[in-house]
Amino acid sequence: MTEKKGPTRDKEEDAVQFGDELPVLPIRNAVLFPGAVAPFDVGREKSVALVEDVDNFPSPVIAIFAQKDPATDDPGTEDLHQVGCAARVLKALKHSSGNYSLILQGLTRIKLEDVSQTAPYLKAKVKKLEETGVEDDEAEALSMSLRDIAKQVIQLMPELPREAGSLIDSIQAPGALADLVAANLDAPVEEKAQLLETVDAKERIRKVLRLLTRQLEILKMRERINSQIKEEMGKNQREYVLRQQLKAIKEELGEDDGDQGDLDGIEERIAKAQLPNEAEQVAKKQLKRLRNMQVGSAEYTVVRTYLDWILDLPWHNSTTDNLDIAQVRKVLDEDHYGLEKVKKRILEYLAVRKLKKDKKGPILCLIGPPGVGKTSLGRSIARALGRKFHRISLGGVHDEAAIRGHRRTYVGALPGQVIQGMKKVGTINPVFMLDEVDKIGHDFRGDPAAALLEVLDPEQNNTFADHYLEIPFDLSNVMFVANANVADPIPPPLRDRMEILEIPGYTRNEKLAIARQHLIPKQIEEHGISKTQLVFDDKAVDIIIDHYTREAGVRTLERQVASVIRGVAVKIAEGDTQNRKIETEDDVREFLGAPRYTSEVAERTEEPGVATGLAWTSVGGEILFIEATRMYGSGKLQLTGQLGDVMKESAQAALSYVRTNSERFGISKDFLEKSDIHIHIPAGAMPKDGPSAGVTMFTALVSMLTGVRIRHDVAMTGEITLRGRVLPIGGLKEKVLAAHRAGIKRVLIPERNKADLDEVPNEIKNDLEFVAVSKMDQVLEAALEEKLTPKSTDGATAIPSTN
Ligand SMILES: Nc1ncnc2c1ncn2[C@@H]1O[C@H](COP(=O)(O)OP(=O)(O)OP(=O)(O)O)[C@@H](O)[C@H]1O
Repeated sequence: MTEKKGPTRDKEEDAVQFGDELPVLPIRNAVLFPGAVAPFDVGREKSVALVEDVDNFPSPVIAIFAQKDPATDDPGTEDLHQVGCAARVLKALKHSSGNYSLILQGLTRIKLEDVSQTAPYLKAKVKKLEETGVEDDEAEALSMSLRDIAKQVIQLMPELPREAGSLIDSIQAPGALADLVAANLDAPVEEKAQLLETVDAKERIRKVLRLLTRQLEILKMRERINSQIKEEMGKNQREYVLRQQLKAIKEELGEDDGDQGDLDGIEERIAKAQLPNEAEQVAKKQLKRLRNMQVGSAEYTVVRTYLDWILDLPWHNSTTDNLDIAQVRKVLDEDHYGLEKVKKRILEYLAVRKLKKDKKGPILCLIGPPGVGKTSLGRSIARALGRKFHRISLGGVHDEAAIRGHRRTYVGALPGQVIQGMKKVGTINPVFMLDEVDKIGHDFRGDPAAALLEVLDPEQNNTFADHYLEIPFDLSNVMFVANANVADPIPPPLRDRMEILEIPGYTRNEKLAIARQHLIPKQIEEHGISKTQLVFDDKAVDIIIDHYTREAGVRTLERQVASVIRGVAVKIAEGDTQNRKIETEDDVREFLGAPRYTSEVAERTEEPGVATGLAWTSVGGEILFIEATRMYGSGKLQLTGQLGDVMKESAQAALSYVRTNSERFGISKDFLEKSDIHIHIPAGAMPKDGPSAGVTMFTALVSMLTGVRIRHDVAMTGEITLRGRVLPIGGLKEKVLAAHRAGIKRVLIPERNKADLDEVPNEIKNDLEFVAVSKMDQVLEAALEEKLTPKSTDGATAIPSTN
C-alpha cells in the first residue's frame, strides 16, 4: 500500500471535461482508482513523450490503464486491462536522467475503445463508465461493515497514517468508499483490476469486503505470531541482558566467569578418564548438550551434576591386593582379640581368592549381638588386604532407590548408596560392609533386598544398573561383607548367597583381655594421654564389666573406659601432674558414679515363687525372673509381662502338670478351688515369647505352692510337656554366657542340649555346674533348696496373707 489518497471524492470528475480521445499511459504493477492521488515514475520512451506533450492538451487529463503483464515493454491496447481510470496530472517532475515523477489524481472509470494513435505515444478513444447500483439500505449496511473492518485493519497496521481512520469516516458514497479501500488494499494487480472493472457499487463493496476480511485475518495472525515471538524474545533478551550485566559485574570485581573454561575442563577430563565406551559416549553427548544450554539454568545444573558423577567414579582405579596370608593373619590378630573361628574362616576365604582368580564366592555374613566387633572386623579385612573400606547402613532401608538411586527425572535425584560409596572410596575394589542386613525392610517403593541381590550376584554385578547413572557399572571387584544381629530376618534369597559366621558374645575374661589389649590402649591414645599417666588395673576393668555394663559385646565397656579416660584427661588438663592408677571400686566410682548393675539374683529369689530363667534375644542372652503368686479367687490363671501365645500356652501346660502331680509335690489337690494364680515376668516393656521358659514357670509355681525357696544361684531353661518331660531349646551358648555374667553357679539345661555345651568356652564351663535334665522331677531336685515331701492327707498349703 504505497499510494497516497487525495481528500474526499466529490463529483469533481464530472466537472473534468475530456473528449472521446485521450493519451494513454500504461502502468505496471499498479491500478489507479477514481479518487486516489498517487505518484508514478515514468521512464519508457513513449510515456516520456506523452508527459512532455501534456501541456499541449486542452486539459491535463490522461487515460491510465494497467498492463496485464508487467514484463511487456511496449504494450499495445490488447496488452492492457480494458477498464482504466481517467486521471489528472497534478504535477510532473523531470529528473536529470530524463525520467519523470508524476502525481496523478484518479478521476473516473473509463473503458478503452479504439486506438487512434500509436506513436509517439498511444492515444485511444475511451468511454466513461457510469457507476451503477442504487444507494439503498443494503448499500448502507455494506459500507458500514466495510468501514468497520477497514478500521480494524488500520489498527493492526501501525505503518498507516493516523488520519486513515477519519478519512474513511468522511467518505459517504458507498462506491467511493469501496474505491478508497480498494486502492489501499494489499492485493495482487489482477484482483485490483477486477475491482476497477466492477461498475456496480454494491457488488464492488462485496468484493472489497471479501479481500479485506482475508487481509484482516492475515493481519490478526501476524499479530498473534508477533506477540508470541515478542514474549519469547523478551524472556531470552532479558536473561541475556542480565547475564551480560552479571558478566560485566564479575569482570569489574575481578571474579572469574569460568563456565566456558569449565566445560573445556570437562572435555579434558573426559579425554583423560579412559571411560568405558558406553560411558564415554554418554559423557560426550551430555557435554554437547551442556554447551548449548543457558549457563545456570536448572537443566544445566542437572546435566552438569550428572557429568560430574560419571567423571568422579572410579572406572579403573584399583588398589593392589596384599594376599600374603601370613601378613593378613597378623593384621587381623593385631586388630582383634580372640574370634579364632571367624578369623580362620576369613583367612580360608582369602586364600581361595588368591588361588582361584574368578570372583565368584559366597558373601561372608557376620552375625552376632551389638558391639562384638562385626564392623571393625570388616575394616580390619580391608586394612589387611590393602583395600579401601566403605560401610553401607541398611537398617531401616525400605526403598529400593536407596540402593539403586532415583531416576534423573526426579528433582534432586542422586545415585544409590552403592554408587555413592564407590565414588567416595575412589577405587573399584573396596571392601563394602553391608551393615544390619537383618533390618532391611520393603514397602510400596520397591524391595531393597531385590536390588541388593543384584548388587551381590556375581553373574550380574559386573553390569550393575543404577537408576541415576543409567550406565552399567562394574561391581565385580568389590568384596562384600555383611553383618546382622540375627540371621532369621534376613530375606531368604539374600541369606542363600551368604555364608554365616557367628560371633557369640564375649565371656568376662575375653572382655578383660579385649579391654587390656585393645580398648584401653586405643582410647588412651585417642585422648592424647601417655601410658604412664594412666594405668588401668585388671581389678578395675572387672568392676566396670560387672557393675557398669550388661552386654554381650564390648561397646558399653569401651564407652565406660573412654569416660574414665576423659575424666582423667580433664584433671591432667587442669594441671594435675600425678600419674594415676585406676584400681579400686572407689577409683571407678570417682569417674563413673554409682554402679549401674548389682547382682540381683540373690535378692530377687529370696522368697518362694521366684525362679531365674534364661532367654535369648537379638542382643544376646539375658536372665529373666519369673514370679508366681496366688490369691483368693476361682481357679483362674493370669499371665502378665507382654507374653506371646506360645509362652502363655507353656504356662498353662506347667500349671496342668502341677495340678496332675500336686500330691507328689506335697501340694493339696484342691489348691485352685478358692484361689487364682498369677504368673508375671517383669521387664514388661519387652515382648517375650517362645516355649523355653516352661521349666522356669513350672519351678516358680511349685516353689510358690510349697513355700520352698529356689536356690538363688540356679538358672534354668527348657520346654515342658504335659507328661513332665523336658525338651531342648535354642541359643544355649548365649544363655549360658548370660548366666555366667549374672553370677549364676548352676545351670539347668535340657538333656538333649548337652552337645551344644561344646561351643561354650572352657573357662565358662569351668566356672559353672551344668545339670542336664530330661524330667521335671530332676528340675525340682536340682533347683529347690529343700526336698519336697509328698502329701497323703488333704491339708492344703496355706494361702499367704501377703504377696
Ligand atoms: N575381639 C575384639 N578385639 C578388639 N576389639 C574389639 C573386639 N570386638 C569388638 N571390639 C571393639 O568394640 C567396638 C565395637 O565394635 P563394632 O562397632 O565393630 O561392633 P558391631 O558388632 O559392628 O556392632 P553393631 O552390630 O552394633 O554394628 C569397636 O571399637 C571394636 O574395635
